[in-house]
Amino acid sequence: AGSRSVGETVEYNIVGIDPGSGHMEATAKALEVYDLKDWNVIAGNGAAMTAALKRAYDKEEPIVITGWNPHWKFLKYDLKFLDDPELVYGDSEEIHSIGRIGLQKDLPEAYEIFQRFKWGTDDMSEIMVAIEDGTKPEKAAQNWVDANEDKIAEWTSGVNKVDGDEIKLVYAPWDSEIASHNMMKIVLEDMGYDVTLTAVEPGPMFSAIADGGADATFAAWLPITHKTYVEKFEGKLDDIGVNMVGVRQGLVVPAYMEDVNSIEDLKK
Ligand SMILES: C[SH](C)CC(=O)O
Repeated sequence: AGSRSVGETVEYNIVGIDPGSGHMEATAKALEVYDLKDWNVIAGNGAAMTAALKRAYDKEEPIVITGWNPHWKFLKYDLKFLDDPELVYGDSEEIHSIGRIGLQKDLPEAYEIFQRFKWGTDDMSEIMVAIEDGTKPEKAAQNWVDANEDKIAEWTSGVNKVDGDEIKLVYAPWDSEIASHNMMKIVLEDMGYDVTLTAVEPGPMFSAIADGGADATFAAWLPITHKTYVEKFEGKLDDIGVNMVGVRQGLVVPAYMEDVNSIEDLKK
C-alpha cells in the first residue's frame, strides 16, 4: 500500500487547547480556509496539549498542535510553525495590557506602571522554563524579579508606593500568562498593593474587566488571537498598551516531520 497521508498519520487530529481560546477560533477558521474538511481540533488545555506532544516526540511520531511562542516547548523540543500563506493566524503579534474603564482614575500608580510595563520573550521564557522544570510559579517569578530590578525600575521609578490598595488581576492559565501574572503580582505587592490573582477561562478574562469585576490583565494577544473578545467588549475595555512584541501563534509540528512545512501540506 502507498504511504499514508499526513492526516492518516495523526488520525486527522490537531491537538488544541482550551475551547474559548483564540487558538481554537483561529484553528477552526484555518480548517475552513485551507479546506481541511476531514480534520478536527481536539479541545483540551495547555497541559494536555504538551503531554500529547511529549508522548509523540519521545517516540518520534507525527503530531500537529496549536502552538504559540514564547513557550517553553520551543526550548525543549525541535519544533516549527507551519507556514500560513493565508495569514489565518496573522504573523507577528503583540501582547497588550488591558484595564477596566476608570482604572487610571482609581489606581493611578498601578496604571502608570502598566503603561510602562514592557518585557521581552526571553524574560517571559526564563520564568516559564523554570516553572516547567518544577519551580513553583511564585518562586520562579520572585527569582526573575530579584534578578531584574533594573528592568522593573523602568516601570516603577518615580511612582509613589501605595498603602494596601486592592487590585484584581485576571488571566487565562496559559504557561506564558502564568509567568507574566505571577511576576506582575510581585511587582505590584512591592509597590504596596494587595493583589488578587485569579485564573479564569479566556472569555471571563475579558468580561470580568468589561463589567468592572476585575481591574486588569496582561494577556490580550492582538491583533488576531483575541480580536473577537476585544471587539465584543468594544468601549468597555481600556487598552493600556503593549507589554510584549514578537509573539506568534499557529499550527506547530516537530521538525522531524520534514515533509510538512505549510498548513497546505496537511492535505498531502
Ligand atoms: C497564549 S494562547 C496564543 C492564547 C489563546 O490562544 O487565546
